[in-house]
Amino acid sequence: MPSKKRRRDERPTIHPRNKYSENPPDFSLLASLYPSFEPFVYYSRDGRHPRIDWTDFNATRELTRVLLHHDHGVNWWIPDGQLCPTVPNRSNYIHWIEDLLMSEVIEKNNTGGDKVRGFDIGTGANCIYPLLGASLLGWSFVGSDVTDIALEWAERNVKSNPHLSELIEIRKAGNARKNVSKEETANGQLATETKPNSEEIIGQEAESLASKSPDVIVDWEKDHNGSGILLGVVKDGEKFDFCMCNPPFFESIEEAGLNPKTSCGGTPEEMVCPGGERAFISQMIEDSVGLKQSFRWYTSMLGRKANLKFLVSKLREVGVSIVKTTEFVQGHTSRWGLAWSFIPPGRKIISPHVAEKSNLSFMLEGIQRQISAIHILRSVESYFLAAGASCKSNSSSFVVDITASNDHCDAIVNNGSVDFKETTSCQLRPENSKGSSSLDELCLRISVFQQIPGTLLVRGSLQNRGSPLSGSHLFTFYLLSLLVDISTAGGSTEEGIL
Ligand SMILES: C[S@@+](CC[C@H](N)C(=O)[O-])C[C@H]1O[C@@H](n2cnc3c(N)ncnc32)[C@H](O)[C@@H]1O
Repeated sequence: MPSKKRRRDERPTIHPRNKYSENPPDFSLLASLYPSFEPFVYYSRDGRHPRIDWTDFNATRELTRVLLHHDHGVNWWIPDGQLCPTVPNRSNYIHWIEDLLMSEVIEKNNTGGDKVRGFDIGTGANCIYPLLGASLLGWSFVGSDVTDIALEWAERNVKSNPHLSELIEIRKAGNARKNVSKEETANGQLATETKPNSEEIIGQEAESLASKSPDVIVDWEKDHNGSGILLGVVKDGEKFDFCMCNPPFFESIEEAGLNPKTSCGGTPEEMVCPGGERAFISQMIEDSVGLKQSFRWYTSMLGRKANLKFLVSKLREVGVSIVKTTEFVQGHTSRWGLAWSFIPPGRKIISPHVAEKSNLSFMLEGIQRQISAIHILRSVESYFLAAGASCKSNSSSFVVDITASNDHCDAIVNNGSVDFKETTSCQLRPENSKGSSSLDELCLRISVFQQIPGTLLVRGSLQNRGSPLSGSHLFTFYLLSLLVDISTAGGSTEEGIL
């Protein structure tokens, strides 16, 4: 029992700066302030717990409307059936981007001044990210989309908020799709003005998704011939601090399925694309290679953790300088965030004066709670053993002693998965050339200390005291990169510097 509890407590939670982290929406209060919301609120038998029916699209949409109005001063609406965002959940992504922008891991300010400029890929009819980012943090946005209905309603939502409209531009991406015809929508969700009860809605949604799939796929393919997701949409010379994206997660209508516990709407155009989020984000990555430093951070949300690993290796292949990942948790829903950049790291991971000593320490932060010191120790040990070095570990003191010849060091250096050219800006590259160690044998002690769950301190101490350090600089630098690499490759690092 206790272990179960621990695991639950250790799950990532709502972002601490999220308005709703301490104070979840108060349905009772909102019902008293907004008569239009009142009919959707019902109470438990003891009358103490106000609830809404999450399977009723009208209820979830009205909740979003009143939350945006009450807590953010935003006027908002979407037509029936369009994807209805949950405000606390979408706020988490905004705050994660805020964290990325504040972090010193890459240089500050792409666009100049203190003003932050973002790009929301697939802003949807709901235009939620630009509206939240502008109202919460004063950011300006370009929001793109491909469907007429999304473009029309995103514009409407912007115009309904004159205090924010200067900050948000809606832009057509690719070849905007035709609107789905009236016949097509007769039994479906799009443009349906009146709606029966929630069970029928769910049934209809399944039907309408299924009946529209071939068209959607053909349209999507048309959109993507000749025009990228960012390429061709971002104008020449434009600079942004970040892009964000809640992509169509699903590969097929069947996979989209339906969540019987909620009804947040969502048309096939919003939810599905060939290849699903993996293909969509792969295309974003390809576009980012063309646009490189036009954005400080490229980011996307993912619905499936399994896709993270594939996309992180794709990012490595294209030579990004940094990858970060995170988990967004809201209630029972988990989503993942992936961020990358082509800007060289601005922060020194290790200061030069430390590199001159025989000790090197660094923190592995933000790793999954279940990854412990012993996991990292074993990864290090097996890595060095694979290179032919000899290792002696002591798992009670979390130490491994490594003895490696110059040949072993060279083997590790040559097999290192870190691109030297890309990482020179870390200022860790020693003066001497690759692999030229002046030591016959390198004796290194690696110690791993658990700080708090999710943070490990790794220390490498050179045991050949008094020996020239040039080769070991190189070696320890590689060790540093490899350690992070090892954890990331195992899918275990939530955040990492490649
Ligand atoms: C899951 S919805 C996200 C809507 C909104 N951002 C949200 O979080 O609720 C995905 C959106 O991406 C749009 N989309 C699909 N392909 C696109 C492309 N190539 N460029 C821009 N938007 C696209 C869809 O029309 C849809 O509105």
